[in-house]
Amino acid sequence: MTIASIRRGYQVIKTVLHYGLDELLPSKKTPWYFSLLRHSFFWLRNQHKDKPSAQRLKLAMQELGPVYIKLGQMLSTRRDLLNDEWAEELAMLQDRVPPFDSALAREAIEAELKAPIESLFDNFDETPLASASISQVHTANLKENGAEVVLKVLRPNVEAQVQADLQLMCQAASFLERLLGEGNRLRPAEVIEDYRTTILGELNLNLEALNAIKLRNNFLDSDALYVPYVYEDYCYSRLMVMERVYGIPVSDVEALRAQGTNLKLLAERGVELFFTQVFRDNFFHADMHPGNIFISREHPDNPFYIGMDCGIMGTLNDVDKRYLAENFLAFFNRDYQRIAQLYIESGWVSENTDVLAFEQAVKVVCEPMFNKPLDEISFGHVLLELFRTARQFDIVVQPQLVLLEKTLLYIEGLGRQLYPQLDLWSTAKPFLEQWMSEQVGPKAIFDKVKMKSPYWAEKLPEFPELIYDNLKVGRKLLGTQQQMLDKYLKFQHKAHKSNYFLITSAVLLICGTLLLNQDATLWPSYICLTAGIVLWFTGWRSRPKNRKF
Ligand SMILES: Nc1ncnc2c1ncn2[C@@H]1O[C@H](COP(=O)(O)OP(=O)(O)OP(=O)(O)O)[C@@H](O)[C@H]1O
Repeated sequence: MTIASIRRGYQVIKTVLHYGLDELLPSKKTPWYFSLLRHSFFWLRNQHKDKPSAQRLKLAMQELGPVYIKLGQMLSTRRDLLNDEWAEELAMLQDRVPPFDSALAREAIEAELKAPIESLFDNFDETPLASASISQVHTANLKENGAEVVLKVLRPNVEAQVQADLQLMCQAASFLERLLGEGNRLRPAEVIEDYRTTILGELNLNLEALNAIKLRNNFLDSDALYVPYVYEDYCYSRLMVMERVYGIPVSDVEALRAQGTNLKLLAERGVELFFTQVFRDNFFHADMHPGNIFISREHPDNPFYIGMDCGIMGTLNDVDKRYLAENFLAFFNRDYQRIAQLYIESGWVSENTDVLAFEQAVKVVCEPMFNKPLDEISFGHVLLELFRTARQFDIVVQPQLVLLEKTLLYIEGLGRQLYPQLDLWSTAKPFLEQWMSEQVGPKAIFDKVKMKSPYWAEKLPEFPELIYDNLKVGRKLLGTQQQMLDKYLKFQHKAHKSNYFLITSAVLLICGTLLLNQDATLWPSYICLTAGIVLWFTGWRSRPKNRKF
């Protein structure tokens, strides 16, 4: 443990006690040193008694800085773990972070470029355009073509701060896990591991640049999404340069209304975008929050989204995708048995699950949704409730599905904020049905054969040789098997012969002994005993010795 992490640990403990968060732990189970710690800082303890616990947690996270703010934001999407009050409070966490010194930004940018900013850019603005938890954004013009660009640079020392915070979080999580015991719904170690992957991904701007390029290419011809152009030659692990875009923040519905944006079309395009990213491209933006989505200013009657910050992207494997699509379709056909089967077939819940009990639980979750008008049914909540139910049946938590559920909830919330009457089902159903028919219909088989054909064409010339080799091996194998069979038959034959002699000898010996005890003449008994002994020797000598075939 470094001095920095000890200092940070002290700061965290101070904040936890200051906001009275220690009271949330089960007091009976806490070890003695924890009580000692509580009492040593008694003057600090819970100065915010009057506030509800969810609010106190939010304030503590806000005070602890960007890494905790981001953790809080992520937790707010885990409604399978937190109750609604806590989730809603944490969702209000904003990472409005004061900008860092622009001299430091300049230093960091030049260290990555290995050249002075002025040699590559004009009009570099020392005042940042935006300052977020992980990075700061400055505007400039590219010298080579005059294009307006933004330079996104990581905060100085952010990697070390994140690592120190993560280390502490991991230790606290395993402590909590032990304290709360097995079977607790809140699984701190799992949550922190999930968060760790997310935040470490955001610390590499090279990765973000690659994600942005891929997403841009996927939507090059789209009228629904625009992703700014990335200047790959100017991207490094701590610096990313991309086209500057102008738009209205998606949360500013008033401004969108004022310019006459077609909000119905915009909301429908949001849903369409989600399904296209998940099912067509298998690559979806998983860090959807208002700061990352803007709406075009031009052509308000034909609006499109502008997507930024591709630090966190999600993918699903083909199996998950297929089961997910079938899940949605089964839900809208009210086929609860199919939903339960799908969860088991996909391996999301254990094979040993009681299908009938699970089906009943699924029905309890889904049926009330149908009492609502179709435009109020939330896909995200259905998925969320299904995962919550599956938890009671020991669901294997799939991080990629949690990301998807979070994104879907966001997209729906956004869609309904833009256009409250949005009917998600009629927007999504044709898309899902077409996708399913492409996956399982004759066209899908034809496409798969077509996809494999270059591989088969390449292997075709090797076929005669492969067939010849296989026949040769087969003949050898058959020969070996025949030999083994012969040996086995010989063994069986010998064993039968020996058993026959031994059993007959036993009968003769028993008869000889019985006759010996009779008062009659002795010679028949002698004959039986002698024959018995001779046969016993013969049987013993003829027994098979080698059991290996
Ligand atoms: N290409 C761009 N054109 C115009 N503004 C941009 C561009 N890229 C980023 N910004 C501005 O900078 C802000 C922060 O950018 P970004 O979200 O990429 O940073 P971040 O550190 O990853 O933030 P966070 O992860 O906390 O959302 C955006 O909300 C937007 O206002």
